[in-house]
Amino acid sequence: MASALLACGRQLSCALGGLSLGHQALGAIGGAFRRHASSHAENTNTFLREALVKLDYPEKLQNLLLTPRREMSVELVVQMDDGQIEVFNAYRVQHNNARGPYKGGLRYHPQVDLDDVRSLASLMTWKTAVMDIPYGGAKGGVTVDPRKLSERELEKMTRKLVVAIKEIIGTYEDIPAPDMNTDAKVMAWFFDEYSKYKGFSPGVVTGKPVYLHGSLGREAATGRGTTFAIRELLKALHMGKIADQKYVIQGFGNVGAWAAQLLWEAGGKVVAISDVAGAVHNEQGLDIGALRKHVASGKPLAEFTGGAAVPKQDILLHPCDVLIPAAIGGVIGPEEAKKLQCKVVVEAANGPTTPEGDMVLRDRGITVLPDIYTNGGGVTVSFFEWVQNLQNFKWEEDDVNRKLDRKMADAFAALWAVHKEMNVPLRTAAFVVALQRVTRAEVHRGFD
Ligand SMILES: NC(=O)C1=CN([C@@H]2O[C@H](COP(=O)(O)OP(=O)(O)OC[C@H]3O[C@@H](n4cnc5c(N)ncnc54)[C@H](O)[C@@H]3O)[C@@H](O)[C@H]2O)C=CC1
Ligand SMILES: O=C(O)CCC(=O)C(=O)O
Repeated sequence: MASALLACGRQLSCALGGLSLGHQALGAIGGAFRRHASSHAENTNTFLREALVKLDYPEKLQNLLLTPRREMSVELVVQMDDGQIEVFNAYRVQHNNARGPYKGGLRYHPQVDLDDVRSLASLMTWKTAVMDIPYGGAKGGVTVDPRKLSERELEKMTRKLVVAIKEIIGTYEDIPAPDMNTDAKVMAWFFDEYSKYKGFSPGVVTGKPVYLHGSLGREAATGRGTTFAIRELLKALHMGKIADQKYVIQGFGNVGAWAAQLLWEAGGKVVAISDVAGAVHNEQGLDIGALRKHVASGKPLAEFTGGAAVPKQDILLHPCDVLIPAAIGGVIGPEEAKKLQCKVVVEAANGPTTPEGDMVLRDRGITVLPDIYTNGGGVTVSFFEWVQNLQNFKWEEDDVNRKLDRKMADAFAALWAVHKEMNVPLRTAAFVVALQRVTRAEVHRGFD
């Protein structure tokens, strides 16, 4: 395995011999964990560099894989319901398309900036490669707090975004999807607006409503994939079954709520959950069905009577077997990592652990199942949706879920094999698997 990777790297080294990429050298590779990681993009690259070092890739190749192919920043000018004009900053970063069209979600969040989107776009390249689906990686975002916009304002802003980026996306070019604070409704507006300019194009975006060319199973896919991932990890670590564990989940949106539901249905005990506003705890296990109904009725999560309200900032530190960050990035730094009371961290969110936090978890022997595998179920069912759009045919939900299960199991087997063979953490193993696949595609496509 390692020699095949090295040969691939050498071949690319020759191919890159006469190529001037024009990038700055990105710093001493060996000191990946000694430098202070100051940004989301830098955090992702710190993890990536560790795998690049293991593979001994030449510097030009490293630079090519570390930097995005294209970045677009636009301003969206929107007239609000009260007549005022607001300007929102928006981004689409296309990281790598060696393995197929760029692919990745759209995030609406006040903390979105170019650095954040760069990091998320890079994660998508490695995620689609780990899941072995024929895509590259991209991400988009708008710096906005969608809770402060009316539905009409949100729709206008989304349509402006489509107009702004329509020339760099497309069914075979770059395919957006939901991420934080975007859902099937936003994807429907997106599909509609794009189709006005380019003709009927359901395959330009995934995560659409099921009645509008969406796939059965996409809404639950990331949480379902996370549950399959946990099952595989528990098996590999000889920790027993899903039903034998206590879970704590940060985030009760699409990913957190579906993961909670499916773990609970499988007999798992979810003892604490938080969202942006609060947290709730019940050591006997929360009734997730009732909690979902409570939240769906518009009541605050922390007011759920089936548990007690607890401070949301302590959620990650609550004792459990499996800790599932399923909200924002960068929440497990070194200080949190020192205090976690779990056996494994399962990264359903993108980028929840900083490199410094990761080092502390390694030292403490806490296993981390990395984001680029754990939450890969979402983009995998997005791929299934896209295939159905191209086929103009709808698959049954059981079929979607069965295929997702197979993909999650196969991807786990690949990263577990590298973890064992190279004696590296699961995160590094996942990057190694992904780098191998992306690099092979780069080499075989050539550079002319
Ligand atoms: N939706 C999808 O298919 C995929 C999502 N992800 C990742 O999963 C994570 C969650 O995404 P979604 O569930 O889609 O978003 P969402 O918008 O549906 O839900 C986000 C949840 O996180 C909570 N939250 C936000 N800030 C928080 C904070 N500071 N502390 C605690 N909770 C907080 C929100 O209240 C909400 O419950 C993100 O990192 C996203 O990138 C990854 C792969 C696919
Ligand atoms: O479904 C997709 O295409 C991408 C979802 C996403 O943004 C992610 O996996 O982080």
